[in-house]
Amino acid sequence: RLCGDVECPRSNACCSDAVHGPVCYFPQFYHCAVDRFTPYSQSLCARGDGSCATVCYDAKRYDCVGGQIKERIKQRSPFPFYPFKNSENYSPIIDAMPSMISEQKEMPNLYLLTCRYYIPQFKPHNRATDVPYMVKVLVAGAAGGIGQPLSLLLKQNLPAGSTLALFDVVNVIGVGEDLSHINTHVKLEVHLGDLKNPSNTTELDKATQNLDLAVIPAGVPRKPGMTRDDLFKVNAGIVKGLVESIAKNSPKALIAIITNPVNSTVPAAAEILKKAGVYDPKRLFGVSTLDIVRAQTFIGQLKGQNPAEVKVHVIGGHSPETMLPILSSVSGISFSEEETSSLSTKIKEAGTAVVNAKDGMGSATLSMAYAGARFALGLVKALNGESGIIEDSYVDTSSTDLGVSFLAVPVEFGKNGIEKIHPLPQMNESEKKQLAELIPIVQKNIDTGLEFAKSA
Ligand SMILES: NC(=O)C1=CN([C@@H]2O[C@H](COP(=O)(O)OP(=O)(O)OC[C@H]3O[C@@H](n4cnc5c(N)ncnc54)[C@H](O)[C@@H]3O)[C@@H](O)[C@H]2O)C=CC1
Ligand SMILES: O=C([O-])CC(=O)C(=O)O
Repeated sequence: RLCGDVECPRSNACCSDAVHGPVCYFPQFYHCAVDRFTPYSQSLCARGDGSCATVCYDAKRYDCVGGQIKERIKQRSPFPFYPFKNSENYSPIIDAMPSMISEQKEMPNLYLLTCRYYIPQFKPHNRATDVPYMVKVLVAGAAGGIGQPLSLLLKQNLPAGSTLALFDVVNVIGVGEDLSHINTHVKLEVHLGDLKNPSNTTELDKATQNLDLAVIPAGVPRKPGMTRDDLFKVNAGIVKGLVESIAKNSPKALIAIITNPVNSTVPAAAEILKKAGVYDPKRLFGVSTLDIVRAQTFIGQLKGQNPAEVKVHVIGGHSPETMLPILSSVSGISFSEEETSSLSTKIKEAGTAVVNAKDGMGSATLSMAYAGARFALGLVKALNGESGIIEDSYVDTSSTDLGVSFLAVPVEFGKNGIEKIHPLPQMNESEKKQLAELIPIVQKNIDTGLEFAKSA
């Protein structure tokens, strides 16, 4: 369809943006918001955001009042003319009579005149050929405890027109049939591998054709009493077969490895890609997002804050001995020594807590699927040109001066995978000491991965 003088791709819609003119956009991430202030005007905003005098704003936190974006008051109002409501999201602006609004304006501390400007960061995609709007994503291990809910989240949230390829060596046909009834515009490809004869890679090779991203949660999970390292022998072999096929059929694909022990499976995958002559350190990731998700949750619970808004880094590796939550630089929150110690332990041991609670029936699956989807969808957004997406991830750090070749560090995503490895967050003396102590342990885990891949 024509949008101004360009033709939008099939999966796009067209918005007559008041500032940029007609632009093709991606309905999965954006919407054409009717302006709250300027009649008949529209702005291309992130989904869920409103438009106020042509500026996009977070409609959950702000209101458009008289053409200005004003923070909504969440607490009970101290002013007698507002009827008290018990709802947390109660906004006096919504209920106030227009005549009251001018009175409110004169109370200087009542509203913070802040707003989020999407427009300066937003790059309008007004050429149909600019960006790969549709992607092909593989979930390898799609019938497993993580694979199933992860595939569900991707079926629900991938850009319209995308393809989700499911691969497993058991049960995947049923999982695919089930997911295929979900009414999203995401095509499914379902491939059942040959469990009895792993050297028969016919289905795997079909699954790994034309990939933009491969997410790998294939492999065995822990049982109580095991460490993640105990999984290496079995899981390294599984990762090897998958990565070899990806290297052969989609050498430019991004690869996100969930399979444990991440500290070793990722360096092993790097070596396998090197052997295949296609290794690009910018395209390989170990997924440690669950550590950040947990840190956000536990901090939010402790401090009575919305976990989704807690800004915290967890660097190092994905095991209790190598994981380092940086609690000294959580923005706007401080912790006592006792809180720091108990929170750090809780974050580091969270995986084991789930393993013990599941009592032999596996490890974290639902929270991992959530974290894996956040990570994968972040990469997909970056592939589609969105900037400023940063996650801590276990990646090749040999180009940095960290003195170790893999580490979980803050990584900014881009069109080619890693756009930039950011400097480590500010650390206090204790955290710096812990970092120095964990690096040799990570190095040992890396060596395990490299040795396996070299001799395999
Ligand atoms: N990075 C992280 O933060 C986390 C990592 N994990 C790890 O994720 C992995 C998967 O965990 P779950 O989903 O709970 O295990 P699961 O046993 O429920 O599922 C694993 C799936 O992998 C499949 N699989 C096995 N060999 C395969 C092959 N060659 N090709 C394709 N699929 C294959 C199995 O058939 C199964 O369906 C484990 O190694 C676990 O330790 C789990 C939680 C968090
Ligand atoms: O603990 C495990 O084995 C699974 C895992 O990595 C986690 O939940 O963080």
